[in-house]
Amino acid sequence: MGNFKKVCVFCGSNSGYKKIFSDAALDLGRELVNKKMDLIYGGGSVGLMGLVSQTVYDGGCNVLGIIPTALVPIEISGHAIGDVLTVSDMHERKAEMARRADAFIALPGGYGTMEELLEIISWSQLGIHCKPVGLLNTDGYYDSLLGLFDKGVEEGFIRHSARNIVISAKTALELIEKMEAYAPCHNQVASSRSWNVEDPGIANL
Ligand SMILES: C/C(=C\CNc1ncnc2c1ncn2[C@@H]1O[C@H](COP(=O)(O)O)[C@@H](O)[C@H]1O)CO
Repeated sequence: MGNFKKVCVFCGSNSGYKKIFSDAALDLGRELVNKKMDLIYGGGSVGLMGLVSQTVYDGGCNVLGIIPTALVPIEISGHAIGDVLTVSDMHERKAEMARRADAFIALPGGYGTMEELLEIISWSQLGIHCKPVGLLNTDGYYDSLLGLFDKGVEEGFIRHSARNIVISAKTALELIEKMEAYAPCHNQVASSRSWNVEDPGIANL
């Protein structure tokens, strides 16, 4: 059973139309503070990213934003909260996030969030990492995506055991507790391979 300290949060650069999404971001921030966890995120203060990062920062935990140079201008991403690591591009950002974090949580978001989530799931499936991946399914936002994953298993495209990589819950507290009970690497065929997120060779995958 894994305990984790540094959590990378993927979430919308917009806040969504419903208040429940902003509330979920604030709630996740508070739960991270309660558990004295540090935040790694996409940098900037726009959308749900700003709400989570400000809450964790105000709660006295460490916040690290990892942001590509192209997104640094304030008019694009707002003011960064906490420490900032500027990287050259999106690929370097995701490699840094994956290397530095002990666990990953996706809040509701758009293509950027979904892409970050899917990549970290597929890296887990490949045995590149074995860190918990959580999906905060606020207001059933991710019901269709979870249904698609089930369809992938049903149709023979996703291994049944790999379906368990994604841990989902409707509240932040429930999600973090489920993730803390996650047994790392129990579901991976590739864990004996030499790939890992410390290895720059990951870029060649
Ligand atoms: C173009 C817009 C905002 C750009 N600002 C961003 N600043 C920092 N990080 C970002 C930004 N946009 C996307 N990201 C990353 O992707 C995820 C959010 O993308 P989504 O499409 O909004 O879900 C987030 O986790 C960041 O890592 C105005 O929309």
